[in-house]
Amino acid sequence: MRDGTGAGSGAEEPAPLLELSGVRAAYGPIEVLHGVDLRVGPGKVVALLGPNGGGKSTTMKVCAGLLPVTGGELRFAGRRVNGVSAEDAARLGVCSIPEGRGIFPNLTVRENLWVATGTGARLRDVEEAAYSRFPILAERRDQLAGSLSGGQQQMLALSRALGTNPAVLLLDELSMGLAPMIVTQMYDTVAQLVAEGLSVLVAEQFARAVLPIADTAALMLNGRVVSAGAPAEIEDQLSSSYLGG
Ligand SMILES: Nc1ncnc2c1ncn2[C@@H]1O[C@H](COP(=O)(O)OP(=O)(O)OP(=O)(O)O)[C@@H](O)[C@H]1O
Repeated sequence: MRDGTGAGSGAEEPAPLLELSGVRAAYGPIEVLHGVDLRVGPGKVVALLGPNGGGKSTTMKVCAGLLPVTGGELRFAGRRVNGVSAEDAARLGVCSIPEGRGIFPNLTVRENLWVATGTGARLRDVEEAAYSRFPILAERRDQLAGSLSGGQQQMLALSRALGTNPAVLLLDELSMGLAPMIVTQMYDTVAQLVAEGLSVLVAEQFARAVLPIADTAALMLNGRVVSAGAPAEIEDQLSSSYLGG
């Protein structure tokens, strides 16, 4: 994992790696983010929680350079990156696994991993890392990704993202369509990656899955982060309907 902090080694809290200040974004003429404030520190997990339609996925798209910022400021490692393209975001070290995983179902596991080499990684290295983390992917390397189970697809999506050597990983609804036990395994893997230095912003409706590994939780409603703090504090503010069952 690369260290994209660019921060000094002062005693205070290190500078955020990813920072949104008053960020606005729109689909055509309709604004859906109305001034989002969010900070992801180096080696930290921030959980973005809240009900459907609150703006979590849109926030992730903005961070990944997939949707332009129309107001406010998006910063990466202290640098203003408002107009960044998805390719530039990836080069800077921001990598996203979108809702639905974004894998190519008609390509094999190996071919999907090859996609990660577009940012300069060697296929052999990406494969080695993927197969040592998830041995089942080695067994299925020549199988079409669409024939994998949901959990295996998520392992593939994660391996492909890690192949780009990200500093910040954006995870949108990692738990979607997965059995609770697999969700726990996936978040255990994310926790290991964070211990190795990765920073993670994760949007989840299934709050219980992510809160145990989150350093900070942020509650998003109607295009704004209305509350952010320690996971236990934010959990208290969530109605049971936000807790994903
Ligand atoms: N492609 C789009 N075009 C137009 N409006 C959109 C589009 N995607 C999302 N929206 C709208 O933007 C708002 C925020 O949606 P967003 O998907 O970011 O919320 P969310 O919190 O991630 O919810 P979900 O979990 O359902 O994805 C909603 O009102 C939604 O209808």
